[in-house]
Amino acid sequence: MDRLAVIAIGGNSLIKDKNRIGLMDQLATVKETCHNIAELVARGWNVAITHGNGPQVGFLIRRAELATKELPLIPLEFAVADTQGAIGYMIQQSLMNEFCRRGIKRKAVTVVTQVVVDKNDPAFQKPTKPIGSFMTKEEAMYHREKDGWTVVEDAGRGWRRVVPSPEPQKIVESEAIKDLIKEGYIVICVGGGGIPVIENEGQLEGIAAVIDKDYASSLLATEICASRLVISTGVNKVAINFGKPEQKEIDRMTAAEAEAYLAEGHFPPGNMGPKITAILRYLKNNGGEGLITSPAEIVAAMEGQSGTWIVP
Ligand SMILES: Nc1ncnc2c1ncn2[C@@H]1O[C@H](COP(=O)(O)OP(=O)(O)O)[C@@H](O)[C@H]1O
Ligand SMILES: NC(=O)OP(=O)(O)O
Repeated sequence: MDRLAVIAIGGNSLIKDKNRIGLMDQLATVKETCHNIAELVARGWNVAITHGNGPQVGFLIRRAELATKELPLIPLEFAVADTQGAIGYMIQQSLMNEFCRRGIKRKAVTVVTQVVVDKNDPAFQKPTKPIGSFMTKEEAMYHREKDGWTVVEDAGRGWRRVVPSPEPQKIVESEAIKDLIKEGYIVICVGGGGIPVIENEGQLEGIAAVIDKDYASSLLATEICASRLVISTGVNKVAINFGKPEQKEIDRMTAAEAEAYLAEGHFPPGNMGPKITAILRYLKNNGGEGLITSPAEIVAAMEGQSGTWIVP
C-alpha cells in the first residue's frame, strides 16, 4: 500500500537514561516519539505501529521474582501481554492527544496480538533475547550462579539476561489489523513481538518466550503490504565497526551490502542483527524500503535526510 509505513519502536529507545526507567519517564519518551509520528501522519503517511518490550518485560518478571513472599510469579507470556497493554496504552493515548492538538481526524487503537510460534523451535533450547536491565559482569555472574539465568554481553552496554526467542510464524489477529487500517485507524499491534502462542488443531496456548519485535514487524509489514519498514531505535544511523575507533555510519546500503556486513559480524545478534535481518526479509518478500533511525530523527529520516536506508 502506497505511503503505508510500519514503524517499529524499540523497547530500549523508550529508556533514555538508565537511572530513569519508571513508567512515567517512559511515557515522557513515548510522547516525544508520538509527536514525531503524528507529524508523519500530518504529512500524509499512514502508519501501523509496533513496539519492543525487552527492558519492560524483564522489569516486570523481576518485580514478581522479588515479591514471591506475597505474590505468585508472572509467566513470561503473560508478562508480554501486560507490557503490550501498558506500552500500547502509552502510545495510543499520546497519539490521540497529538491528533487532538493538531486537529488531525484520526484515531489510534491497540490490538492485543498473539503470534504463533513452533513449540519445537530450537530457540527454546538456546536463549538469545536480552530482557530487563543492563548489569555489570559481576551482577550477571551472580544471577547466573544464584538464579540460573542465561546472560550475555549486549553491544558494549553491559550484561543482560536472555530468554528464548522463537521465530514468529503467523499473526493471529492479522485480519482484524488489516480491517482496522482500512477503516482509517492508526493501529498499534504486535507489541513486544506479539504474545507467543502455539497452535494445536485450532486451539491456542501461550508459551514462555519473547519474540523479536523486529522479526514480527517484518511479518506484519509483509502481510499489510507496507511500502516502508521503519525501525526506530537508540541510534540515528547504523554503523560498521560499531563502538570501535574506525566506526563509520552508513547512509544507504543495498540488501546485498547489508547481507555482506551482517556476515562480517558488524550487526550483532540480540541488538542490530535482528533489525537488519528483519528488513532483509521484508525487502525479499515485499519490495519497499527499509529505514533504521532514532525516534528523534524519524521525520527527517522519512524525508531522506537522516537514518540508514536499506534498499533492494
Ligand atoms: N552496527 C551497529 N550500528 C548501530 N548500532 C548498533 C550496532 N551494533 C549494535 N548496535 C547497538 O544496538 C542498539 C539497538 O539494539 P537494541 O537497543 O536492542 O534495540 P531496541 O531499540 O529495539 O531495543 C543500538 O542502540 C546500538 O547501541
Ligand atoms: N520484543 C522485543 O524485541 O523487544 P525489544 O525491541 O525491546 O528488544
